[in-house]
Amino acid sequence: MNRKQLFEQIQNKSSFLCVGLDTDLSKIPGHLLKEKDPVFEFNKQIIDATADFAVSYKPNIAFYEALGPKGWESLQKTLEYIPKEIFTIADAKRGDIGNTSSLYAKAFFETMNFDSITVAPYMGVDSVKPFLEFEGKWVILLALTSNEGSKDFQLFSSKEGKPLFQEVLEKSNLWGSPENMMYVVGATRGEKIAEVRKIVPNHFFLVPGVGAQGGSLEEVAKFGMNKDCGLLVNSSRGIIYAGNDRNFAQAAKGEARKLKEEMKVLLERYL
Ligand SMILES: O=c1ccn([C@@H]2O[C@H](COP(=O)(O)O)[C@@H](O)[C@H]2O)c(=O)[nH]1
Repeated sequence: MNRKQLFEQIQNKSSFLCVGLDTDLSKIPGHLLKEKDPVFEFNKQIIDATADFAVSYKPNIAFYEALGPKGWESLQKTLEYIPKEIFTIADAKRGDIGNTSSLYAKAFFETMNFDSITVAPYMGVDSVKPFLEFEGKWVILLALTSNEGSKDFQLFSSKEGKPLFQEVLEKSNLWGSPENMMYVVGATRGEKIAEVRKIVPNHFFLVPGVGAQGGSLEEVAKFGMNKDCGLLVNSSRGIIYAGNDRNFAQAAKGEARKLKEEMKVLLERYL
């Protein structure tokens, strides 16, 4: 999917919501556990309930890898079930020496048909470039993450006073373009989002951290929105575990709709 198609979908749905499919067998409603593939059954009902409000789905690969071959099968079925016009993100945080990155890219872009993958920048240009060689696919590079530990390295300033996240943005935005690269910027980082936006005015941001992690959607839009919206805001637990009985999908729908309504107002205000 290209940038124009993504923006069209945001406009059509008045939403920049990404639903995180962090599906955990210990958290899904008990009645699903007797299904042949409980993870897929859960995801299927979540997708049916939220697809009108979401422009993107983000399965976090850890939740599937942890289940071995059955988990990979549930992931593949989930990916195939997501409506074609909706942007898919493999939240896998990969990145290795070049020839290994090429195979990670092949795994997620060819063997599976994800639109994008999250990649860690720590190993530098040759670990990221192989992902950028796939036409129509996207790298989503970790820039300023939502977790407490992001202070350890990302906010750490060199002697020249420049924090590492700034170095990452300034260097990496020359590796790709706003047509094939996005950045992960945590919703919990408030005004720092404005600093990131100044360095990369045209790139899309994948923004995790609203909902369960307490980030503010309002601040994300105020500091991060650009002329093409430029935001995909993710919520995982806040949506998919909104309920845990037989009505879980209805509860998820309610939460997704609530976020979408807030996004509609923010789009009207800032776009
Ligand atoms: O900086 C980051 C990068 C990735 N994540 C991932 O996003 C979701 C957030 O889940 P919630 O339940 O909405 O908190 C999860 O898959 C994380 O691994 C992140 O939170 N922060």
